[in-house]
Amino acid sequence: MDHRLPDSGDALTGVDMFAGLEPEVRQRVVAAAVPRHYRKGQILFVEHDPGDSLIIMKRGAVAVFRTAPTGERAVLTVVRPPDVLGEVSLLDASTRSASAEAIEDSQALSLSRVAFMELVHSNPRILDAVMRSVGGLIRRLTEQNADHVFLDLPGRVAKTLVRLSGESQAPMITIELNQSQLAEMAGGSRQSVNQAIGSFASRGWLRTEGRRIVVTDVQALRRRAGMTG
Ligand SMILES: Nc1ncnc2c1ncn2[C@@H]1O[C@@H]2COP(=O)(O)O[C@H]2[C@H]1O
Repeated sequence: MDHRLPDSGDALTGVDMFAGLEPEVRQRVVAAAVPRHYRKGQILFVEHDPGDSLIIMKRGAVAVFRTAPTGERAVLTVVRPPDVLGEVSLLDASTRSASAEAIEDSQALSLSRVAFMELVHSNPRILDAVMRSVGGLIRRLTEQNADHVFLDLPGRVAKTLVRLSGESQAPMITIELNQSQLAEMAGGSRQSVNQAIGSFASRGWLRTEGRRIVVTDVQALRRRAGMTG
């Protein structure tokens, strides 16, 4: 049975890496890609698996994480549409640099390394976007390193919440993340992250609702994280 998506270039709408390509080329990408569905909690791949595909997010959310020998997890990022995942091992033809788990029911397109390389050779313009993507990743890593040196834990929790709030200007922003996941992202123990959340809640910057966090004053969180502009 053919599981390929019936639509054409539309499946790549908003995906920076394929923006600006001719419609026929976009159609070729979609035709070469295989749709994937991941249930919440499903592991897409683990660190050191062969890195044989680029995953283009269409719906849902995937957490990228590393696991310590003690079993402790550090969440490096949460990837949502229209972002892609898996570009690192695609570029260095090596193994996965981190593991990935669907944290919501998700849909994606999986493009094999072979198909991606063919595409790059016939459309070198894609390399512009690939370089932007890798540049963006290096920039985020630099920022994360600096945060671990310059920010205390409440500052990192505040910054993580600001980042997860995205560009939203809404007076209330709901983040579907429990406090353990937040601790894994901010790089702290669950207990100290809970304390930071409790202190932000007492100041009216957010409230918790079960497995959600509702941000009510993103500007205050920005200030606590030392973010300007
Ligand atoms: N520190 C990080 N921040 C954001 N994304 C990352 C980070 N490390 C790895 N990734 C992503 O997670 C993917 C894991 O598989 P790859 O190494 O193929 O490609 C990696 C990137 O897409």
